Amino acid sequence: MELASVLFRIVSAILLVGSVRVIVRLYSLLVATPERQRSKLWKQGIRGPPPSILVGNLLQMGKTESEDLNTARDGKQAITHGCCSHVLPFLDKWRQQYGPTFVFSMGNIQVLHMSHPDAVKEMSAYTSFDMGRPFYQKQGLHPLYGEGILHANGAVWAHQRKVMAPEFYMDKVKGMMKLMAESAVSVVNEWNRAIESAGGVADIKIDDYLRNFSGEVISKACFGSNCKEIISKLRALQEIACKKVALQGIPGLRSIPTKSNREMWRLEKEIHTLILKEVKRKGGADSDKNILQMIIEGAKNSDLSQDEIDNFVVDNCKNICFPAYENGAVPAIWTLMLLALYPEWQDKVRAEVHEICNGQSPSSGLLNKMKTLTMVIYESLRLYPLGCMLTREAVRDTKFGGIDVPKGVSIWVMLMALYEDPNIWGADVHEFNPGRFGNGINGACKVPHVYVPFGTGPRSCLGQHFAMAELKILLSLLLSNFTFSLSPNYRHSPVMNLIIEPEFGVDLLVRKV
Ligand code: HEM
Repeated sequence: MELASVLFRIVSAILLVGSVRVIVRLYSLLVATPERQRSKLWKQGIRGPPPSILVGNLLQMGKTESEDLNTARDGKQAITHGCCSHVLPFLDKWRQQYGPTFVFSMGNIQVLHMSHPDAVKEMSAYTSFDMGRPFYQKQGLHPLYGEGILHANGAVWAHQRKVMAPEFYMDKVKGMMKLMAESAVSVVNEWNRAIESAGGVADIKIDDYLRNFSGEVISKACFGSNCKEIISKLRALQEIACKKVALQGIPGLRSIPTKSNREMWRLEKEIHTLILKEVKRKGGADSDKNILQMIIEGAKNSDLSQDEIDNFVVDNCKNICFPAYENGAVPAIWTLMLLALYPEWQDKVRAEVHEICNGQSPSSGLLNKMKTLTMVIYESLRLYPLGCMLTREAVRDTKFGGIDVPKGVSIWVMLMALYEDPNIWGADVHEFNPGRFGNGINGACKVPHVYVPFGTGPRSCLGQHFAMAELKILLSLLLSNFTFSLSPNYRHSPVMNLIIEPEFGVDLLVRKV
């Protein structure tokens, strides 16, 4: 009896200490740390919308977002190109209220928003590991990206970058152009068939065709063959994961077995198995060196266990395949929408492609000569930027933009706001005018260093040569075969799904040239 009572007391004491620890930890996570971070910024004169306890400004963010989207869903929205006020309206509102630098909260995450040109300059020169990718993004998108290059930080990131960067140098990309052209020809053939069966004019929702194209290209470049299942599961995972990123400031949410979390975990497991199958099947073959083999070699040359090697390979394949799939297709989708809307620019690019290629398949030398196409792509990436902001987190206390940024605070440098600033681009800032890039980026605006479609500094886009070659090959082949105009089915509604995408896709009327 006495023993039982002693045991009871011990267990009660342990439970009490455990509960106190949990409470102290939760208090620090949810209240004390965010308060301390905010007060350090407030002392430096940085203001922002007042946060509510636990949720911060999440409710305001959700409210302004859905109000704005409803207007688009009614089909009343005309085609205007100012994305800023449409995709992130709450930031637009706060910018007007507090200026270019302010702080807001997503749950327990404090975000320092900056939208002045110097912040971009400073980002390009910032090489210390004291800033890295935000932890909340890594958490929210963990099933999609794991510990791969996109969200890794410090020495782990540096090793991954060193392994993979050489695969995307221009001389390697040149070797991939043939497979890019072959996949683009498949799209041309499919659209030719659609036009014939529609009797001369096909009304095509172009999104899936272009995603299949970019998926096929990266799949062949990475695995040596078209692994459609991996790509389609990554897409399904993205659709669930991107809805959850902003909620990462509410601790514990990602571990609750909700329907969507279970679906994410299932997809993550399946993708893991499929990639490891490819590793077994082709990764060992020396004959055709592909990106996968470089990643495997990089993993083996480091001090990792077999499980860690598997994770390194799987995560980094996902980190290459997913951006290449999404980022390869979405700029092409927006560019074709714009060319359909502005036939005079469509004619100019087509004439240039005819003159330069003269029936030949586009090679790297020919692509370099396509100046008008480059101008059109740049203008399209200005109006519909993939990377609408550069995001970082202070891994340690650091100084950025003249501000002492406490450890744990996220920094958003809002490129999109800078791309829509009339003081930088002139009064026609919201118009599609590729001519502004006639003398390159340096001649396009008053502060050219703000235009960084592929990011800037050590963490700039790994695949930028790959992306530009792929875009130019696809667009030049499509334009030399077809003419485009907007379908009456098209509804203009850019939305933020990690990157800015057309909510209802892009419908074009396509005819043979
Ligand atoms: C037009 C298409 C593309 C655009 C506009 C674009 C843009 C960007 C931007 C803005 C960043 C973040 C830079 C920063 O934070 O400073 C980025 C990072 C990255 N991109 Fe791209 N991207 C494109 C295509 C691609 C493709 C095709 C691939 C893969 C083949 C790729 C792979 C990556 C990777 C791995 C990173 C992370 C680099 C790191 O953290 O070290 N991107 N990209």
